[in-house]
Amino acid sequence: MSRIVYVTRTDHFSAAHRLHSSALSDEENRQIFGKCNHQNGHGHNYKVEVTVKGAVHPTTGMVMNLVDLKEIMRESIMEPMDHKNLDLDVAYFASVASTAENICLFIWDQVVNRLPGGVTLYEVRLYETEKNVAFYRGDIA
Ligand SMILES: Nc1nc2c(c(=O)[nH]1)N=C([C@H](O)[C@H](O)COP(=O)(O)OP(=O)(O)OP(=O)(O)O)CN2
Ligand SMILES: [Zn+2]
Repeated sequence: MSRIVYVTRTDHFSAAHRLHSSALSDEENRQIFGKCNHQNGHGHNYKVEVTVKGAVHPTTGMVMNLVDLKEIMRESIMEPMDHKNLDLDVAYFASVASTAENICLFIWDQVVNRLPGGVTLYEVRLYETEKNVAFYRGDIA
């Protein structure tokens, strides 16, 4: 039996977006998303925390090398999203609203298959503002 330890890597990225759903009329979009539906969009300085879990390797003392997690996050998060317009530059958001919830799901899908064997993705936590935070732990209703 091995004890399971959780490790988290944090990073930041800046991106523009507009909360808008093509399934709604312009008026419905305005009513639901308010100022966040402004046609010219707005930006956020996002903070993202990726937490993985696993047994501590007896030789390295690591669950995984956080330098490797840093590279996975660079490829999965920074490269596609930093200094981009999420709705225009990230294909995933062409069909879903770029809410904090959906950004969490996008990041989860980007990271989950990049982890080494024996390491499990536990949580993606996204701070859209200091007050608005979403996190996902793989739950399926
Ligand atoms: N469930 C969600 N609701 C909202 C989201 C979201 O991603 N998921 N996003 C937004 C806006 O994009 C953005 O977060 C602005 O929200 P707002 O609360 O106005 O921003 P602040 O926290 O900075 O505003 P305060 O006045 O400081 O509260 C909106 N809703
Ligand atoms: Zn926003």
